[in-house]
Amino acid sequence: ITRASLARENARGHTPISTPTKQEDVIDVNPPRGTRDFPPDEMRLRNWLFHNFREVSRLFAFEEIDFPVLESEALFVRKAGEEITQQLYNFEDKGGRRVALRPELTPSLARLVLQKGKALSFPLKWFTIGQCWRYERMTRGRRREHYQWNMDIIGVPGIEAEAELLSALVTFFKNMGITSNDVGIKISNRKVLQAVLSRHNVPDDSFAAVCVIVDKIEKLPQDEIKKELSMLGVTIEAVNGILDALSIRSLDELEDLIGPESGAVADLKQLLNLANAYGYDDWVHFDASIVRGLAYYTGTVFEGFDKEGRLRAICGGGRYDRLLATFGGPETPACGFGFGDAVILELLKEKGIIPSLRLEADYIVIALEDHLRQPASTIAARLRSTGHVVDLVLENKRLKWAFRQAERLNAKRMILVGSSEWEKGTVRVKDLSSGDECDVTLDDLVTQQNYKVS
Ligand SMILES: CC(=O)Nc1cnc2ccccc2c1
Repeated sequence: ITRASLARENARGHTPISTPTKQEDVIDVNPPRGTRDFPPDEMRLRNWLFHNFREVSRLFAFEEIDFPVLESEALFVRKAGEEITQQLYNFEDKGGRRVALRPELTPSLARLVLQKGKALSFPLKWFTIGQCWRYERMTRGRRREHYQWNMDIIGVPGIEAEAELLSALVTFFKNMGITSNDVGIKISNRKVLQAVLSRHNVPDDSFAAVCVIVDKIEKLPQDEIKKELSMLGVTIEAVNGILDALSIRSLDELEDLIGPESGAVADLKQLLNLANAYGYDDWVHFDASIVRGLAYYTGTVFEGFDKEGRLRAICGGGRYDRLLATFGGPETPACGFGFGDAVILELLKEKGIIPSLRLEADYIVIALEDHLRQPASTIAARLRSTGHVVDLVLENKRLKWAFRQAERLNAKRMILVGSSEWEKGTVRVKDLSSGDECDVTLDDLVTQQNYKVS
């Protein structure tokens, strides 16, 4: 690098600034209400989170699947009064079809299982990460979309499936640096509620709707709950029976209440034994108040929560043995969970365990003169072909700009292509942490041999 070339570089000055055009009306640059953009910093965080979701799914030998965000509306039409179906982001398309942006992933998974039918070898262990949508009045200012990680096991009737899914959840939390002091997983079984309702002669076909209401028990005042339940024909005795059942504290107490017929107590005991065998028993607890709000759960239900009690549920899931049958398929045992992208990030931020995700570049390559642009491109291509991350400066930039760019990219080295060096077949390599530099031939540079820049 000669003083002259540096002077020429400085003389080059800034890149030409285009004269401002007549300002058209600028479009609204914000995304639609309730939705998010993911500029680079947010996208790095999202990719880090999804990478961790994927890593656990891979560790458990689950296969990734995907399906359209747009589905037939019919997939989500349910009469149980769930918020998720009452806020369906649905519309009629130009072909007159009733369609919806999916509010959840499980119905699509069920549809795919039925579509593939006999061609599948059960049990299936499938996972997906997908964006889900809801349309609610913006008065509540809540988001209208979020991403959900789902893992599902289709075709295993035994509680071993639930134990495996809970192990995946705990593995994820541990990989994040979350401990069983931070997060717990409450487990119950909807057969508790079913037993109480049948004892009080509540008709079976209001079971799902009752579950949806009871799931709101900690969010709504009790008289509101009682009102909604009585509208379903649930007598006040039944309501009191439900409240008693939800406050049961132990499996033995549960056995006294509902007896062994339903198998719920045996399943929960077996689940806790398996939890112990997997080594995550300190993460899971029986909690009869857990119902979950989805209509199609029939048996085990579970929910991950933060022990400081400040956040909404982190994740949740359960057994849905009837869902495929309601879509016209064969009775197919199934269970799975959903894990949203919002609460977990709030928890990680609260715990201060969000990693600093940096841009990482190995090299920044800059041609110091216009006629050296081609060699600079050759150098970048050669380095990239050996897997190095290279930021090639594409315009006439001053060195000062290049050093700042190198900092932004956390580049390890800068390659300056100058005419005097290039005439000798070399380029200048500068180590950006030590400042040391040396001239290297292109071949040595690419093979990283025969030279050492600190
Ligand atoms: C905290 C958050 O964003 N929740 C959220 C956001 N969007 C959704 C969209 C569909 C279903 C559930 C949703 C839940």
